[in-house]
Amino acid sequence: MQRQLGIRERSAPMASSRPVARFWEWGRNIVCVGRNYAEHAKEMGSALPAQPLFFLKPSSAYVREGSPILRPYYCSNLHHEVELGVVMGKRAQAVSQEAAMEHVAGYALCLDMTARDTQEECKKKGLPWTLAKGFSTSCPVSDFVPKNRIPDPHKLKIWLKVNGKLRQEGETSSMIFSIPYLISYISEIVTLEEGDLILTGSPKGVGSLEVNDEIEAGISDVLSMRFKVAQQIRRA
Ligand SMILES: O=C(O)/C=C/C(=O)CC(=O)C(=O)O
Ligand SMILES: [Mg+2]
Repeated sequence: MQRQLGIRERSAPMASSRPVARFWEWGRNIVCVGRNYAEHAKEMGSALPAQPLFFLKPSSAYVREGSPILRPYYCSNLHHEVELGVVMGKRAQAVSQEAAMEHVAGYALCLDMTARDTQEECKKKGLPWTLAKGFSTSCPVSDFVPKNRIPDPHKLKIWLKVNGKLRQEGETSSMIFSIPYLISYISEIVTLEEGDLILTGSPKGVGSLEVNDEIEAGISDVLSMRFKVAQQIRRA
């Protein structure tokens, strides 16, 4: 009879043959950090976190260029949040800050699409943010950028335009909690697997989107991506 395995003993997965460059196709976890830029916390009227605040999106939240971002039927204030994504290259369970970057495969540009009116309601009622942050298409994602193309992820400029007008421009050096700190902190609570994605939080300038708006977002000197907003049609 097979004996029961403890959590630590289960942490030696078979080597994956899947290319991490297509992580969004794997059905991997999406971990989102919130209030990681002081000016964004301020514009939301929120206190600065003493420790990272994080929440999850389902893997069905991924959407790629060529497909629209859908405004949920229950939302009348859809917001953009441009964020640097960190793609895990190997399992991380309670890793130290010093070892954290060895677990990173690369980066991606992500949008943490937010039904802001729903989030306000959830905050008032003390409810989880799933309806506000986890709906289908709430995680537009760029191509994968291998780690060797970005020597220092804390020296990047990320930006977002709506219909050609600049809305967000942030320096990743302004994050409250660094990437090694986030990986170390999160991995002690949620084991991170190969292909998992961490959204590192939004800089200031989040704002409303209308149906048919065109979003363009980028990491300066690295990549850019475009998405269009459409309305979710309620079928049920
Ligand atoms: O503080 C709030 O009301 C809202 C915060 C967020 O939506 C958190 C994020 O997703 C973020 O900071 O990126
Ligand atoms: Mg966010």
